[in-house]
Amino acid sequence: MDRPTTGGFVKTPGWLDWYEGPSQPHFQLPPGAVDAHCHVFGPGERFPYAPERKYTPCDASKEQLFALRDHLGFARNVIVQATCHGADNRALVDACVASGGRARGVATVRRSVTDAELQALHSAGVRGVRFNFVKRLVDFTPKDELLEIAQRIAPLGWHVVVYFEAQDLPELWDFFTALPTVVVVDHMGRPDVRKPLDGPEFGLFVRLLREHPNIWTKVSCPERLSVSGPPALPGRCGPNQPPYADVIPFARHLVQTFPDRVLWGTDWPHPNLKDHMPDDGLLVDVIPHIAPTPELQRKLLVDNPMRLYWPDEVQGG
Ligand SMILES: O=C(O)c1cc(C(=O)O)oc(=O)c1
Repeated sequence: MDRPTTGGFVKTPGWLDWYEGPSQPHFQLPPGAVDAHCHVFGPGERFPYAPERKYTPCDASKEQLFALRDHLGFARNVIVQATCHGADNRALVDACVASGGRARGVATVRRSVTDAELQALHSAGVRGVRFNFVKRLVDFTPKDELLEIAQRIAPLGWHVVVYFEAQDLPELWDFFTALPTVVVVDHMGRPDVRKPLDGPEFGLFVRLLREHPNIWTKVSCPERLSVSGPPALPGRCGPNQPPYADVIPFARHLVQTFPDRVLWGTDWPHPNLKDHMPDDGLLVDVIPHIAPTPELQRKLLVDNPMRLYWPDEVQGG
């Protein structure tokens, strides 16, 4: 089905719509599992896309996100502000409020944000801000502006989520390591999985986490990073034939080395994929291949996201 975008917007040519009717995963998620990276898009007629956006998606509403959550067996979501909404967090806030406490948010704010606006975001469930360094997604923001924002959100107990490409890490290293909060790196810092796991590029990323205990990462988006595939498509892959075999060693290495600082998310509705749209049920079936024991699975899917996003509900938190 061709999914619409409403509000008079026109989808980016070649846009792939999110997959309708995901399969039931074989892997049973532990009780209380959190999908810690997903987005809402619009709907455009209610929450217009930002003028400065680099793409126009099909709509992906909160109701559709919550239906996916229930279908896959997740208890909660962390909704991350998508770049197509710029620093207008209304769709994100609306979804967090409507979730009845079952969703937290990561917002995008500018230096001009007021303390009252930050408080309102906190009341809605926002617990972090996202800094994006991927050039195809955003225009450049000066680092002193970002540092100022990080210093303002730190007293709220929030953290910073960063998205960048592996080749840019050397240049960003000093900035990331100067941040005063927990820092969560999206999608494993986008490694080039054709390069060796023990080579210098991924080695630098592992060193970043090893030397900085405040830095976490999401072991998400094999569908973006894979070169070999096979993609998670209906009728393909089973519990013993995981999709995205070339990404699994990288994710598993991070889960096993930093079991208390990893998160997992679907990345639904999967913006900007070019060659296929994954079946989210099959994406869930990748989890036991990257977190092979029940203890690692519980940390990845429950304990870690709860500590970061719902600390009040964690015993001793
Ligand atoms: O790689 C991407 O295109 C992408 C885009 C966005 C966004 O537009 O916010 O978020 C993601 O997590 C990944």
